[in-house]
Amino acid sequence: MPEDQSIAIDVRDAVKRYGDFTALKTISLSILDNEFFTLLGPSGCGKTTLLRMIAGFEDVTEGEIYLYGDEIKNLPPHQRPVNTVFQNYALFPHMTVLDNVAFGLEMRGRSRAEARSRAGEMLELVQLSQFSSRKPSQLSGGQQQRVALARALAPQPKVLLLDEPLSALDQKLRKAMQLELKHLQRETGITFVFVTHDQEEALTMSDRIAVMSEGELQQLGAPRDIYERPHNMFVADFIGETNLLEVSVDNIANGRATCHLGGGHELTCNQVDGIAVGAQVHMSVRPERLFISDDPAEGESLKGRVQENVFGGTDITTIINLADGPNFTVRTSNSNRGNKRIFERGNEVFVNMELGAARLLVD
Ligand SMILES: Nc1ncnc2c1ncn2[C@@H]1O[C@H](COP(=O)(O)OP(=O)(O)OP(=O)(O)O)[C@@H](O)[C@H]1O
Repeated sequence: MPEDQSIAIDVRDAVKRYGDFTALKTISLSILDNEFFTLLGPSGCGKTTLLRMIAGFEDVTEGEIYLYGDEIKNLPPHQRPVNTVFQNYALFPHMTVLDNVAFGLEMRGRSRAEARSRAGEMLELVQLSQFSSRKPSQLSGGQQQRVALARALAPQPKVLLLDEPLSALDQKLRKAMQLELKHLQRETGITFVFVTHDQEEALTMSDRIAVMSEGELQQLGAPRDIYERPHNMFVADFIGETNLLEVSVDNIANGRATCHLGGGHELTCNQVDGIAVGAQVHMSVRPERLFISDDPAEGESLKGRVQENVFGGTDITTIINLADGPNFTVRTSNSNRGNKRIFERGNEVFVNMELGAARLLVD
């Protein structure tokens, strides 16, 4: 965490219970000022609950939440310097786009002229000025979502909470909006706390990601960190695609662990704390960190046979079966094809990886 960035939201040992059910189990995390921070996890892991606690729509059962240094337990939602964009953004159908954005400002006591002028600026920011006199039904889904964003940004919140705001959009629009949102966050400097269950979306947009599962924080870090150095099985499996294979640890030296896979295939993995010789654990290696060749390459090489090739447009996925051992999934980029040989089903090949590409995981 950079030291020169102040903390916008500090969640300290926060617990949330609904009757007997514990939705959040002692979560602690700090969100920095000006950060694009994402809460990522599968449905039901508690991310919306945490967002709603920050917004003030839910009580904190135990622990505290601080907003810019102030404990906010007794602060009602409308007095918190935050605003929320929900999945169902519910614009007022009978109002123009401009009035939709200005309405909240008037409710907050701004004069009509002032509210409309500010609303105009916000529509410019989300590039919708030319549609300001239209009704929401005359806009596309993505444009409506941008109006909702302009409306949420208009009162200049210090923090914008976004609860799966793109999930109603189709894939192409969603991708375009991801880039727009990121751009908007940079331009405004407002702290964004974004909730999603879509790992690709989280990797694309976030400065840092908190990966959650069953009410617990699994890992917090920059996208690259989480992708390249998952701490445990859950994170390795949830973020991106990976080869997750059972191994036995035979030897540990100099930060590396010599392991064997089913069928006796030997492999060197990165050591991690808490794993000892003799342990049966899982290792993870990303499909794009592997490559296939006729002969063993430098680093790690395992002999196998091509079982399947799947063409996926930008890349080719190949399943390699090790003799008496597990399968590996290998991803080969479809770029610069001239230099690459495509191995056919049944070919005897080697699966290769650089030393350090395979990581042991704490289960
Ligand atoms: N008012 C409530 N009463 C009881 N249980 C609740 C209540 N609100 C949420 N829960 C439970 O708390 C857990 C976390 O819910 P939450 O909405 O935070 O999950 P989520 O990670 O945002 O999931 P999704 O992606 O599906 O929205 C779920 O098991 C949910 O059923």
